[in-house]
Amino acid sequence: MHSAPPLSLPRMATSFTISRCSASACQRAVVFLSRTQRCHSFSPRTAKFRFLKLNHLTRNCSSSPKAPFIVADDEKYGNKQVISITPRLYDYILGNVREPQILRQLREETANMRGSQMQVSPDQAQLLAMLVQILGAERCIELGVYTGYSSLAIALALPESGCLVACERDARSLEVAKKYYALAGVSDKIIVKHGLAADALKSMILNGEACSYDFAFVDAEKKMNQEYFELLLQLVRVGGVIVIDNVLWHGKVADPLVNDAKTVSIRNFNRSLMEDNRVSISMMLKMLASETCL
Ligand SMILES: C[S@@+](CC[C@H](N)C(=O)[O-])C[C@H]1O[C@@H](n2cnc3c(N)ncnc32)[C@H](O)[C@@H]1O
Repeated sequence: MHSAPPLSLPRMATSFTISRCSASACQRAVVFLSRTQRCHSFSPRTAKFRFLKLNHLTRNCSSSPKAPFIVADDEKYGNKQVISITPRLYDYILGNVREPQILRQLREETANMRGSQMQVSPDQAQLLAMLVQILGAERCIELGVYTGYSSLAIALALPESGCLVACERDARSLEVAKKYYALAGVSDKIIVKHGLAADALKSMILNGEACSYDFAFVDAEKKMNQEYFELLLQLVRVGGVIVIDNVLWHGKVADPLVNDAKTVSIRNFNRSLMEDNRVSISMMLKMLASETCL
């Protein structure tokens, strides 16, 4: 048994913060949006707004990769303390994920492919699947399929009558995805749209599908997030959920010295969501062990 960490894990899962102290892990983040208003009537008065965040973080970094350590104290928000996720702790989290065999097989095949670090992690996929189940979602959208790990997790969580529109521009990775959809017996639930994600969303709107989706997962071109979001707001019903990946962009959004185009666009997008009273929002930290990240 490991000795007890100073803070419990759920606290990590419900707040967002950035730890740049851990040596061999990178931060991934998702933001959850919940549609709170009817299509075409965006009155600020009826919007609900919920956003949990930690500010004024006092860094207290340790160099030990072995144990969780406190990386921030926050006096302004009730003296909450934030722990780092070390490789050992992350390993523990992964050891508590119920990853279906078929997803594991796909992950292992993808591990040798270019871009495998882009794949969502098993714990993240499990969260997506659980959200789909909690929502009772029948109709879902994914932008950015790659080899299909997250889309397969979503499809497996859907009922037989459910459907997932999976949008991806890269034909080669789609071939792997389709192979696994077939192996998992979920091909009938997945409509693959090969091409640019924004074009697929626009054609779905033109096709009269507005307000007919329950859930969307956005993991494609980061600079397009604002446009994806506006299109998805038309497609996802009131009370539906939109999950957007990588909103912390490896922690770069919080570093004023980092101003490359992608970071700035994600930062601006996050800011605009914060001010957007058409949706309820919640930002959370996710981890992904990866050699290629910070
Ligand atoms: C981060 S990966 C997606 C990972 C996937 N969600 C998973 O768990 O395996 C991003 C994917 O988005 C695709 N992509 C990037 N820009 C796109 C666009 N404009 N339209 C459609 N797909 C795009 C890339 O080809 C890549 O496969």
